[in-house]
Amino acid sequence: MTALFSNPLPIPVLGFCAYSGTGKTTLLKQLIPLLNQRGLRLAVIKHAHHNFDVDIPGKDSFEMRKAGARQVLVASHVRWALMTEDPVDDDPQLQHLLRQIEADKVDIVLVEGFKKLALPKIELHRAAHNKPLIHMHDENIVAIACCDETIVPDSLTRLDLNNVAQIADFVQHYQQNWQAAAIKVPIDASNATTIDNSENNSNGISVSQGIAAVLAQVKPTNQTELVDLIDIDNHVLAQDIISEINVPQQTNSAMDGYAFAFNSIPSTTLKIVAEVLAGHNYPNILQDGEAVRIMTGATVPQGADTIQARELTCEQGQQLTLLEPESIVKGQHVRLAGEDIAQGEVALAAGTRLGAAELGLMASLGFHRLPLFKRPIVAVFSTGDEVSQPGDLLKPNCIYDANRYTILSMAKKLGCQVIDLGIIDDNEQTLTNTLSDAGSKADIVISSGGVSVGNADYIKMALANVGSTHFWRINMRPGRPLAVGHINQSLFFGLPGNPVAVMVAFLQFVQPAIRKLAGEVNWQPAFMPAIASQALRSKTGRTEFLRGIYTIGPDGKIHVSTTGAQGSGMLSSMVNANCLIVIGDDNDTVPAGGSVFIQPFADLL
Ligand SMILES: Nc1nc2c(c(=O)[nH]1)N[C@H]1C(S)=C(S)[C@@H](COP(=O)(O)OP(=O)(O)OC[C@H]3O[C@@H](n4cnc5c(N)ncnc54)[C@H](O)[C@@H]3O)O[C@H]1N2
Ligand code: MOO
Repeated sequence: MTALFSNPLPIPVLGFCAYSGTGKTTLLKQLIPLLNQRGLRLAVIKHAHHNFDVDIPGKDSFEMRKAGARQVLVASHVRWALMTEDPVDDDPQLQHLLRQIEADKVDIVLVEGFKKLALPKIELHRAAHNKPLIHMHDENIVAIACCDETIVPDSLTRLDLNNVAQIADFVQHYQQNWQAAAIKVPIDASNATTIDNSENNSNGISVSQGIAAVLAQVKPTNQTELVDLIDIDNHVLAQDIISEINVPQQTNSAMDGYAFAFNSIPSTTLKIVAEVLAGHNYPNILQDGEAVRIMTGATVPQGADTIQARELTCEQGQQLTLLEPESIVKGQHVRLAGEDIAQGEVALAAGTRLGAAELGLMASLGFHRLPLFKRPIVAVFSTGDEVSQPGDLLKPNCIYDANRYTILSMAKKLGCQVIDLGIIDDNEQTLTNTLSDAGSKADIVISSGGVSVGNADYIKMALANVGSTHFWRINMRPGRPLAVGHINQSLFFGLPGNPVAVMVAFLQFVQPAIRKLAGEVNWQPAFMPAIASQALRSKTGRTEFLRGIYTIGPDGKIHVSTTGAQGSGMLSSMVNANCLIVIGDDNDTVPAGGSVFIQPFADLL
């Protein structure tokens, strides 16, 4: 049995395993110089079973450690060593140890020991020692270094334990051909298997299947409208926009300074013939040996191709002296006409969501009005006799409506027009009327609550009266029950009642649907890898969305911890979080220090 291992480094890690006495260290001592000669830069991690010390009693570093420093780093101009006191009962974690390696300074890490981990290994075997073969129980063995007597299966590379050059060939080949495992994000709807849409999906479906199934229900809008640039906010472009001009229009200066022909150098004194301000030009062709004083944004005269910043020059009367002429590069500080956008180029493609940068770009091309896809109209209501209107007196046994406000806010941020339908009583007739009315006004109708199995969950009955809906159980937490369907042409989402489940389900399922309906293309949920600051748990077969706080650690990497208690009714966990930690359905635990994916809230929440 091997224990899970994933290589956190961008370089290969190759283990050497054997029963003790087989000669692992002897082999490594011969192998290392040979690999060095071949130009391979090596790191070695060795597992010691005993209490070892690399320091010498009496040395300053030893005394400081003994005095109580948990870590001592001793450094000179040839070597540095970090000693960490780490008294743990278990074996040290190889992934943690590997993170201490400077992966940009070595080509491969050779690991001696850690034989129970699922990392690629060369097994060393001497038949004369009568020990069992490790590869029989470990599919991570890539080669066996042994003597003639050992039987090696055809599927494994046989190496001669006494031929160090041959083993070095293998290691070198392994290093050269190694490829980092493809990064698999925890949710990938594009590769999801299709689902049976019947209501009897009693085992539940995966998040990826759920997203794919939702998207299969959505047809992008083909309705368009012309909107003034000033009124556009996060809407989606309906046509490719082709630039009618070059941006910048003229080749111009990126610095306040002097423009001249690079060919004028090596002469370091030039004659200043004019001054060009932004919005003006020099009408003549600049000759070699001449310069113009030029401001940032001003058109570079014909004949000039290089700018020197003012602070690297000296001007006396009509004479310009170039300081540090050897550092001048032909073409420096010149912004070429059309270098941002060339005339005739597609500046923005249809399906692009228009944020601040896109609007600025459109304005820079002179467009004051754009063809957009019609914004989706989203109608939202809450259900449940216990759900009360904020501002009213809270009756006993009741709660204030939170879900309508989270849903409306997220929909508005996605550029939707919203209709607030309020709180609807848990009663089949009222819900039927509400759904029917909402279906005639909105492109998307969203409710929360009443999609589970409670006695007062009338939403299913109401939907059956006015439309067609699938009730799915998604293998995720929070947000297990989800209803998706149609009321006439409108798309319907029945989100679960628990407030955190509502937000998570909206982000995972409603968001992609709104984006597709709105005509947006090429949108993918953003996942970022992070290092878990604490051990995290899930259940295999279920995707866990934990509320997380990510920070950039002193090591420059992203670290994430949970917000604490994770009840699906605790909205404060969403407020305190800046991301969701996503543990996919093929994973059950992430150790502290392990890699995990996060979905930053960015600007949606
Ligand atoms: N026997 C089972 N019970 C439950 C299951 C299950 O599978 N079997 N699933 C649980 C899960 S998971 C969830 S999530 C909820 C979903 O239930 P409903 O969608 O029917 O929602 P409600 O029962 O109406 O409400 C659940 C919870 O959320 C509160 N809520 C409802 N609306 C609002 C609102 N607008 N603002 C704030 N809070 C709201 C409500 O008071 C409840 O506490 O079912 C579990 N049960
Ligand atoms: O969706 Mo429920 O909130 O998983 O508890």
